[in-house]
Amino acid sequence: MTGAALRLDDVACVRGGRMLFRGVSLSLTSGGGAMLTGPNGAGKSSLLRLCAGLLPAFSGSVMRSGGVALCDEKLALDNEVSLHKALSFWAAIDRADAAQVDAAMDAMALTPLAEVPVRMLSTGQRKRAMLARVIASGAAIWLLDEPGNGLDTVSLDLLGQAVGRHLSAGGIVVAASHQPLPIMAPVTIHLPDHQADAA
Ligand SMILES: Nc1ncnc2c1ncn2[C@@H]1O[C@H](COP(=O)(O)OP(=O)(O)OP(=O)(O)O)[C@@H](O)[C@H]1O
Repeated sequence: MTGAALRLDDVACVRGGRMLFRGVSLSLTSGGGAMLTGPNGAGKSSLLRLCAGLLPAFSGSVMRSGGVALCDEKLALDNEVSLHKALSFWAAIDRADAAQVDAAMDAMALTPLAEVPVRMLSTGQRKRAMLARVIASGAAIWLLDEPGNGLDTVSLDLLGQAVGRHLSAGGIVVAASHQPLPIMAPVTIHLPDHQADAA
């Protein structure tokens, strides 16, 4: 993953005709992590989508080097098949091999649930499955939207370990969260409440 990079230069974001934020800059290279904080509606998810290339910047520029995996509130796993099959489907699209799926399931303590249909997973198990999809993808840039939501203490620790390994391997992680996460992220971007700003 050497050579991974994510750079935002003076980025502004407008949604629904409203300026959510402006002047956001960020420069991450291999092994770099950032946390996004801010109140509900400040634009954390929007900033992650902008980093993923799913949302255009109103102004400024976004540059990525390396594959991107986004974990947001959408399950993005087939409810009707087993967890292992659902993760393998995405791994094939990401050109990841079976060993990467097995390792990702192991990282999120999902191996005992491999044959359980996705629809039967609990909230926290689903979140772990979504994180396993990101881990299995082999993408250099992880964009995690509230990755700790629904996770118990043990699973939060697994998340922290997975992020730590990814950074050590030269990956990049940007995580948005309201709660403290066991994640080493030297950079914090706090998005202000734009309604308070406007007042
Ligand atoms: N598709 C859309 N069209 C128009 N406005 C949108 C759209 N999606 C989100 N917004 C608005 O953009 C603002 C920022 O939303 P966003 O989800 O990025 O905030 P957030 O900081 O992640 O919030 P939360 O902490 O609640 O997850 C909100 O006011 C929201 O209503």
